[in-house]
Amino acid sequence: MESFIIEGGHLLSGTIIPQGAKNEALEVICASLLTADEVRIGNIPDILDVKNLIRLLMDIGVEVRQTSRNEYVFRAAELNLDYLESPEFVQKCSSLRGSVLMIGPLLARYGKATVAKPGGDKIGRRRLDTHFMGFKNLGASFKHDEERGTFNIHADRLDGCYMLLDEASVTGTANIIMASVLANGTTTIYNAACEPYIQQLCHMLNRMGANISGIASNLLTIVGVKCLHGTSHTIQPDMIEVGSFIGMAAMVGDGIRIKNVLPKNLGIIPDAFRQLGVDVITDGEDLFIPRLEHYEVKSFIDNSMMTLADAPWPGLTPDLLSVLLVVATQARGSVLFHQKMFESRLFFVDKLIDMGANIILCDPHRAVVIGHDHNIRLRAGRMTSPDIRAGIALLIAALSANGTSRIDNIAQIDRGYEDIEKRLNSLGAKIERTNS
Ligand SMILES: CC(=O)N[C@H]1[C@@H](OP(=O)(O)OP(=O)(O)OC[C@H]2O[C@@H](n3ccc(=O)[nH]c3=O)[C@H](O)[C@@H]2O)O[C@H](CO)[C@@H](O)[C@@H]1O
Ligand SMILES: C=C(OP(=O)(O)O)C(=O)O
Repeated sequence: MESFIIEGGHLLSGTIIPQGAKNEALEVICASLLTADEVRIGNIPDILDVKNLIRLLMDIGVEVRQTSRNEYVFRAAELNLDYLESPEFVQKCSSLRGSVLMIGPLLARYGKATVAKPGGDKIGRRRLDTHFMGFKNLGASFKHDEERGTFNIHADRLDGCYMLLDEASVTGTANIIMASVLANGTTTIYNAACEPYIQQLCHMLNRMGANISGIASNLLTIVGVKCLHGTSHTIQPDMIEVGSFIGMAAMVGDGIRIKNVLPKNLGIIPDAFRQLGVDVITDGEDLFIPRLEHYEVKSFIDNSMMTLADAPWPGLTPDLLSVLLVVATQARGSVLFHQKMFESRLFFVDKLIDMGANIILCDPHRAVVIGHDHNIRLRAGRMTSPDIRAGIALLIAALSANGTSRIDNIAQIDRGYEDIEKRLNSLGAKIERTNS
């Protein structure tokens, strides 16, 4: 198991380019299963989750050609669906949340799919009800095989219909869209998730011959078509990585430019950092975060305490609350974090408290941070990364801390951040990867 050794206290400066978005990559790579033609995808991030998904697609018979470091061509001409019955498939799915995104396309094209309880972060229950309700609405039936720990889904035909989702699930919406594009008739999905990942997936599917309207809203209309053809697609910059770099720049930056971020696609992410007093300057397609000696938490108009809470898009993504929370530990003022979506994503604050942060964990969903205003530095420590975003948040805390820290289980960080230590070291960080 690999670890990072981080020498804290070095200021970082220079320019950093965000990778392609992990969550978009997982969706659009699975969408290549919807056609026998070639699908070329560019700006694929070189991260563990994506590599594992690509291996899984190869295992079921997808021909994969890597044309450059971040570009691949996929051709799902002949698939070996028997592999879905194997123990290896079950084992691989269980380590990868994105594996669930294979169900929609397989169901649409072959009328059957198997998925093992998918992995991903340990951040609370990750239910799949929305996915299955959607497939059922389209006419599929599913069985839970308790012994194998799999869900087996089957449909002789899929028929479009109106459906109101119980919640705006991101992967659930993506899966139902991919199942509907080849269904008979028209599917209407209300309370659909509309993150940039979903918008990108819909645009790609339309270029493949699908007929999807309402893109970027929570009401999607999908007129089924007979078949889809190949296309080329480029993945957008990862807004969660951009947010992570804003947080890093606020804590340890001496002037950091984040290049080509597509600012209009970041939604309210920059504003969430501005609420903590961080100066986020938009400069064309880039963001610039100047050095901040101090930053002060804003309050609401009625002077009540600032609260940052997650919400479905275009609300604040839950994936950045951990980073925002670390930034708040050195702000002037106090802020309440309310993590509404996940049950166990705030537990990592224990480690920040050990490092000297002033945090009250009120309950599993809420934490109050009383910032040090840079009067007290965090202390270095030894910690384990419980999930991908807590991992990057702890890395930022360690970069700012006094002394040398160690973060174990960095596979969690590698799931979603490409070459993170090399990229941060080129800005002046001192991070070493070790196996010992
Ligand atoms: C591979 C991928 O794309 N993963 C993302 C995806 O996961 P994923 O698609 O698995 O997450 P969901 O959107 O299904 O739900 C995430 C959590 O939020 C809750 N929930 C969801 C919608 C809602 O309206 N109300 C509500 O409370 C769910 O019950 C669940 O606990 O979306 C999450 C929520 O943005 C992100 O954290 C993950 O990074
Ligand atoms: C929760 C996340 O990922 P996953 O859904 O893959 O577990 C995340 O990217 O923050």
